[in-house]
Amino acid sequence: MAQVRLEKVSKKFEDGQAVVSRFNLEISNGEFLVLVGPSGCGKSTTLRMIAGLEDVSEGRIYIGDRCVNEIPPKDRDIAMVFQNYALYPHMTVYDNMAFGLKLRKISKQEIHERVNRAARILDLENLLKRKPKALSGGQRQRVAMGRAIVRKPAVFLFDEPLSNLDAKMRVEMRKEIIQLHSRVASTMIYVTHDQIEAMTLGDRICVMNQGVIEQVGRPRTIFDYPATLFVAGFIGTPAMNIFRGSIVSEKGLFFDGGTFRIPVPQEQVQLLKAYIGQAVCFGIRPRALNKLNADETADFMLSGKYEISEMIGEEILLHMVSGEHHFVASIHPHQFSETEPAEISFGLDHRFAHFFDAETGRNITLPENIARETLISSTEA
Ligand SMILES: Nc1ncnc2c1ncn2[C@@H]1O[C@H](COP(=O)(O)OP(=O)(O)OP(=O)(O)O)[C@@H](O)[C@H]1O
Repeated sequence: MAQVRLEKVSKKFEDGQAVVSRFNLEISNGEFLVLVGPSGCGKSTTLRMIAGLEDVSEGRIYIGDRCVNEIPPKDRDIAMVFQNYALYPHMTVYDNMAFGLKLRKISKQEIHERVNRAARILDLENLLKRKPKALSGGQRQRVAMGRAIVRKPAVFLFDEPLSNLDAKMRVEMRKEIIQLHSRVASTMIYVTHDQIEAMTLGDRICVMNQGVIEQVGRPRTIFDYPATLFVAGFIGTPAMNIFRGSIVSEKGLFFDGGTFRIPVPQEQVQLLKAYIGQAVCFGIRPRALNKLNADETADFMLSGKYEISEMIGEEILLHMVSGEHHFVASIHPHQFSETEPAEISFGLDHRFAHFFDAETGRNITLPENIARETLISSTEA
């Protein structure tokens, strides 16, 4: 078990372009932290620097109290699980798990105990004599995890370990990884571009974009209080609706979206006074739009032309247009009829309204305590 700390860590490859910039992050002992972000944002590079597979261009990485910048991967007390499993095809499951321990000259008895314990944890006991080609993708992934567990590392590093599995298997493996974390209680750092995987696995998630941290926090906090437009668009399916418009003052403060106007919620008025006459983006999640009957109105109301619907099981997504704005409302199937009128109105649950600075993308209405807790500036001096 160990804490991991990255202090102003940057990575530049030969072409000089920084792919990770002044990255500051502390991962507690026993914590499950997920690095999530779009392809190319630098999450694998960050993980590989922690593993020692890439040099650090600037800054320091600590595992426990030890700065590991100059320490080779094998001496960092870490184990890494890769996307492609990297199993030895000619060895049995048992030997695949035992191999690293044999190299470390660990006694036969100890190896036997460790491999059997890992096999019990991962439900591999009946497969120990098989070779990888006789295993399903999920079973191979479990062997790759078993190989990491037997090493009893202080820190587990996972690089998109589930991306080769089908959707059903991914859900099962997610459950197994959560159980694994609660059984071995080690520090785990997990890379994925899949925000659902991040939300379901992480004690905390670190949302990255273009080599910097956008926000770090508990999944629920990040979902409810995205610190930036980027996080608002990246976390949550369907994505948060974003409307570009301006703040106007007219017997109170309003957000003017061109085709609609809504009052600024009372608790946000002070924060938005500085933005009168300026461009802002208003954000609201599809589930915070409540479909109104034809004769109903609401103080916080948004109407639009109904385009198409998508039935996705528990909910129906209505795709709507209002002038140049496109938005999505998520409603319960029983609220939907095949003969919906061309124009539908929604009441907005203003408790879930966010306003973003249109220039910087910063959430203007982020509560102070949330900003303190979740904004780790990766560019601070
Ligand atoms: N050896 C290398 N030399 C030059 N550039 C590299 C090298 N490895 C990675 N990069 C670049 O660094 C950036 C970050 O790559 P990285 O693999 O860390 O992203 P990622 O967020 O993990 O993406 P993905 O989800 O696609 O794996 C990318 O633009 C990539 O092209």
